[in-house]
Amino acid sequence: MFSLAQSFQRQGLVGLGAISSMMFSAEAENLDAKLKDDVADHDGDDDVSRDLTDLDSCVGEEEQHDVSKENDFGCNMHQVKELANEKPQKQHMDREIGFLDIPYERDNLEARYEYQNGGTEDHAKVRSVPYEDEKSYEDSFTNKDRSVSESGSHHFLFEIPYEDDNLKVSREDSMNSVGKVFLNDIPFEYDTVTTSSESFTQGGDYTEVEEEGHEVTVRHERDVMPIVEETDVDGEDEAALRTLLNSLGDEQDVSVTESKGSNTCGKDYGSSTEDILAALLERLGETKVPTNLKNENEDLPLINDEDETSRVENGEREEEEEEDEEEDVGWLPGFRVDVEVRPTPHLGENQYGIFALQNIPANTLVWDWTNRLQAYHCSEVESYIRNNFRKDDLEGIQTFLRRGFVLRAPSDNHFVSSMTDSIGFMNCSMSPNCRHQRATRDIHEGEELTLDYSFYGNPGWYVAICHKYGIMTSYEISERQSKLGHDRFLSADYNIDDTDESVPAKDLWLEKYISSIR
Ligand SMILES: C[S@@+](CC[C@H](N)C(=O)[O-])C[C@H]1O[C@@H](n2cnc3c(N)ncnc32)[C@H](O)[C@@H]1O
Repeated sequence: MFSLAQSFQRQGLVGLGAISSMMFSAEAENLDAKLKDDVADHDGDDDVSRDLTDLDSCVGEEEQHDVSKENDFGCNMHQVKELANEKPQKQHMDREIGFLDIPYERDNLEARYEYQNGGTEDHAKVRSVPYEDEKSYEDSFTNKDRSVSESGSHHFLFEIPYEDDNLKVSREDSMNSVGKVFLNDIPFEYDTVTTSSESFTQGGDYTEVEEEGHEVTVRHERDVMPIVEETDVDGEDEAALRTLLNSLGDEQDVSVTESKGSNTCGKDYGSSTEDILAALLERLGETKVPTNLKNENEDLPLINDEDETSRVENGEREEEEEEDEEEDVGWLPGFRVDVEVRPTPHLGENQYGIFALQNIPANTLVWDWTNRLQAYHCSEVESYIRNNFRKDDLEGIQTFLRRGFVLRAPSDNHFVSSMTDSIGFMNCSMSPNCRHQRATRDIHEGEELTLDYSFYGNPGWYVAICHKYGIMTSYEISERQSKLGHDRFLSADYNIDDTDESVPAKDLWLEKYISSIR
């Protein structure tokens, strides 16, 4: 017997999405047939290179494939996704599909599409590419030949947006570490899992019917909490699971737990800065919301305030620290290391950032997404603003917009608000010390934690709404920064209508700023 939950913890796999790798259904055969038909030309318009362009737009700018119609084929992820979502007409149990939950920190996959048998082979050999290796992996291909290796294989490095981080992998192929991979759009905060077999031991909602001698499972969708304490599997299923886990490669020292922050903090803290800070203080056991928050230039009385000092003197802080240790979570929602929110006045009024309260070794998991994130469809953002902010509360609306983000296509039709998640306080730098939730280098106590915002999406609807309320989109901030110069922070007094030349830039390097506030 083998405890699934233990395995997930060890491997860093989280969520019932992973559990559901044991829930095998039988739609692969239909999908295979469709994929084979479509592999040379995915949309029937005889234009294979356009299909690859589609893939490019799906996987982001990193992938620019130099392909020719004669000798190439690719995989249009949009189409594969559509196929994968189609309900099969008839189900057989001889091919099975499992769901594979890709942990966020390992959600970069390399897919190698073999060019064999006249281009009819549609297998994707999939392996994860650890972020540390990503650069050297990319460097191993020149721009010219990165998509076609000497053997004629095609390599793609694609990033799975975290809402799309559940992949469907055919079980049979996964046994050989070869997966037919279909993107399966399951927002991780809301893992909807399709149950399909009795191996679903959590009491899945399924019915079995007899059809022409085959046992067929009628599939029902049910919502599940992605944390499951115990599920035991054995025999074939265990072997399949082990293979799936192994095919992802081992990652040492994965400190991800089951995203404790994710599903335990359902409380809605509201969306004003005060509300957020109240939520943060609550985690410290502090119930009082400081009254001087309105004065943005004063230091926030978070960890270093007077009350805190007196409580430390009373030994209360020690107790809290012990509790924190037990919980194994940082005190800010989502953060896995000790950090605090401090004003960053050089970015403007009412601007804050996240600062390390400890040395953070390179590659440490710095934060974890929490279910405080709320996704709003682009068509709902305006009505959300209308219903939740006074017309004249421009600052509130701006704060709401700037503390959220939009991912890249194909997930760029949602605005993800992180108003009550402390990740919303992370500022942008062109030499960021965090990437994909991890420290990119050793970070010293006192340093500001930063991200490069260029990985965010920048669709027209989002640009329009940000400009309407007088702020730049995250992506625009990173673009502007890169034009201004590496590592240089933007001045607070930029104006979105400024030309690049007229954007005033304080010649302020991140390190200088950090040492000035120490
Ligand atoms: C995710 S929030 C970060 C937290 C933000 N400082 C706050 O307190 O609301 C993104 C916003 O921070 C500001 N910001 C972040 N990085 C910046 C930078 N490098 N230069 C100028 N403004 C920046 C911009 O106002 C941006 O819209």
